Parts: sequence; C-alpha cells; structure tokens
Amino acid sequence: MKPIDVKILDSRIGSDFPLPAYATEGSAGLDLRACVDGPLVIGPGETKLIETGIAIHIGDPGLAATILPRSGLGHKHGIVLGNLVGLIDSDYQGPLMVSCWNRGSDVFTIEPGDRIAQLVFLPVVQAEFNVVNSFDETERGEGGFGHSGKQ
Ligand SMILES: O=c1ccn([C@H]2C[C@H](O)[C@@H](COP(=O)(O)OP(=O)(O)OP(=O)(O)O)O2)c(=O)[nH]1
Ligand SMILES: [Mg+2]
Repeated sequence: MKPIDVKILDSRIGSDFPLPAYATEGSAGLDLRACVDGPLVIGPGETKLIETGIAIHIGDPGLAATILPRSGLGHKHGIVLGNLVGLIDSDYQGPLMVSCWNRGSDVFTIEPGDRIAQLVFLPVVQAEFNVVNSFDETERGEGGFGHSGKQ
C-alpha cells in the first residue's frame, strides 16, 4: 500500500507522543492519542470531541479509514465513540477528531497523550446503481431481521 500523507498539527506528536503506529506485527489498528491541553474530564453520559493532533489525506477512493473504540476503554470504562464508528473519507484533509462518549456511570479522565481510539484502514468499493422493477429470485428473498430463527 502507498504511504498515507499525514500532517502533524500538534508538535507534541512525534516528540512527547509517538506518531500512531502498529503496536505489533499483526495489529489492525493504529492507536490515536488525545491531544488535549490538560486532563479532560468526561462525566457519565457526556460526549467530548477530542483532537488527535494529526490530519491524513488518504487520496485513494478505493480506501477509507474507520475510527473504532478501544475494547478495554469501552468494556471496562464505558468510553466509546459518540458516533459509534468514525468514517474518514479518502478526500478528507481536516484534523482527525475522536468523539468520546462516556456511556458508563463513572467520571472518566483523559490525560494528554492517552490512546483513546484506533484507526483502521479498509478497502472500499464505490457502487453504481442499476434501477430495476424486480430482482432475480434468491432463497432468502425479502426475509430478514431474524427470519431464519435463532438456532
Ligand atoms: O469520527 C470521525 C468521523 C469523521 N471525521 C471526519 C472525516 C470524515 O471524512 C468527515 C466527515 O465525516 P462524515 O461524513 O461521517 O460526517 P457528516 O456528518 O456526514 O459530515 P459531512 O457533511 O462533512 O460529510 O469528518 C473525523 O475526523 N472523525
Ligand atoms: Mg458525510
């Protein structure tokens, strides 16, 4: 894959906090860090938009990036994403932002440089539509939403 252009918007990235990197050989995500000025308190039920200190330009419509929660933060502390999943378009050039939602019942504090979410690159296909009056028959047909039962 061609390297992705990245702009460093906060000078702490690359000095105090590392540029997002794959933690292990098999990692799918790159952890994004909170570029906050000081401790940021998120109360139960609150959502805060947090800067990551970088911008990326993917530049290829066959690729996108998603921002996903970190499982430990989500499961143990209720810190997930206000938009559930963030989708980064290949032509987006603005700052990468993370919407942090505290869906838990305790206050959570984010410190500068904390790893708050992860960025995952994915292939994308842009579809064309072909307008029809009826579809070729399939075994499933219009059945969905539990139509095939539980077991
Ligand atoms: O968690 C996120 C989600 C999105 N974005 C940026 C990248 C994305 O390309 C852009 C627009 O996101 P989206 O299309 O999901 O939001 P929208 O509400 O439809 O905004 P727009 O009208 O700008 O498309 O915002 C982020 O930085 N973080
Ligand atoms: Mg949009």
